[in-house]
Amino acid sequence: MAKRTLDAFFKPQTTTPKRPKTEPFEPNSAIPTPKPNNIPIEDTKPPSQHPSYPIPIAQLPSHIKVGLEHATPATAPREINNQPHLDLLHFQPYIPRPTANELFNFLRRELPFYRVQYTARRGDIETQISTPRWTTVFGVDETSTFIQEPGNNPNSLVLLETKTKTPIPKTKYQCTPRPIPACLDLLRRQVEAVNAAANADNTTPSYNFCLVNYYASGEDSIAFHSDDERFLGREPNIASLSLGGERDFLMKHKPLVPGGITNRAAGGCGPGTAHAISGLGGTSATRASCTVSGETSNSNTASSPGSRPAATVPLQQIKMSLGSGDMVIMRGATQSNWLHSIPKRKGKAGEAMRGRINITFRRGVVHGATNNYYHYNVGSGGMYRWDEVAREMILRDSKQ
Ligand SMILES: O=C(O)CCC(=O)C(=O)O
Ligand SMILES: [Fe+2]
Repeated sequence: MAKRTLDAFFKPQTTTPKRPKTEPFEPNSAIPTPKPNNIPIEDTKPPSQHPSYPIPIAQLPSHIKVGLEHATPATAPREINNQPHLDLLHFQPYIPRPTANELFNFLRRELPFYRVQYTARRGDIETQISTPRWTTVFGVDETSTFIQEPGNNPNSLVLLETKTKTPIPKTKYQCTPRPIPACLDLLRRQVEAVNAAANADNTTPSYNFCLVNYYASGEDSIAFHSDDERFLGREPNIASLSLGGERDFLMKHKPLVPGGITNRAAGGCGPGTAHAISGLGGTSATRASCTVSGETSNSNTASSPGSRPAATVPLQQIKMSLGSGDMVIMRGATQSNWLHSIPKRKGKAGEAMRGRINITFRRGVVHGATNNYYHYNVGSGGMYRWDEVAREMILRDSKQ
């Protein structure tokens, strides 16, 4: 992609977002009623509600919305494609830091979170796994669509078969899919738009899932894995946004076998090359199976010294420090060839203790995506919410 094209689109923002003037009161309210705690009237929009939600989910306060609408992308992205099969865009930041920090506080306070436990089976052996972070998910794969019922109420969404526009059979999903709430849907649409502008081939990704991780401290983590499940289709485009405390994001190439990547391959990482090599990495670790392999490093990822041919490109592990508002878009052959992780961070003080939210936008193409994402990110345990006084997640409902 020509650098000029990117720069032209992502020219630096010169305006700083301002709090909007208070909107007029509703025409039929002759005497404005005072709002508790001086909440501006525009912040009192009704929350997103849906029978699948355990709680109503607040709308973005207008100052955060204005910040997102007027100041993103805050910087032009840096392309990182200097290693085989690697195709990243790094916005540093995508959301200006003050707005990103407010968005972090808002989402931590308003979203339902889960600490999912599940059973993993390897042959005859069953292991109980505790996901080492808080998670939640919204969205549905492309075979189903949330459609607004007649009457224009944005909260009256029904789930229909995408093709036939008929109600989905009761047995289609083992979970109850949740529509992406307005506060995350604005982000989704914006990220799609910047992404389209950055794609040399003018393709517009359209995301139908929003996964959220909350890392409460340096003890919370995600092990090396790749998001290359078949239910995401070929060469998935995944946008990953960081909010709150800074954390390291590590990437390493999947293991190579003799005859793997050569300098020639590195010079032309077209789909053919990528496809040929991706098969050599063995089974990729999914969000579930990576957990089984230890949540710190993945046993199938250590490349033995003898496994590389003499003329290989040196494959370096990548370490990026992701701060509040940063966004990394992983594209092309990245997922089928590279693993990524957020390692634990030692020490009881510092950035990790601020907590960090990660939001990924993805597109699921078959119904297995929906079952998988809800199983591992909502599960069947209790629902927790952030408590501002206790400064921790508190169990609010022992069911989802
Ligand atoms: O927290 C992050 O930056 C990474 C999250 C991630 O890799 C995932 O949810 O699949
Ligand atoms: Fe991931």
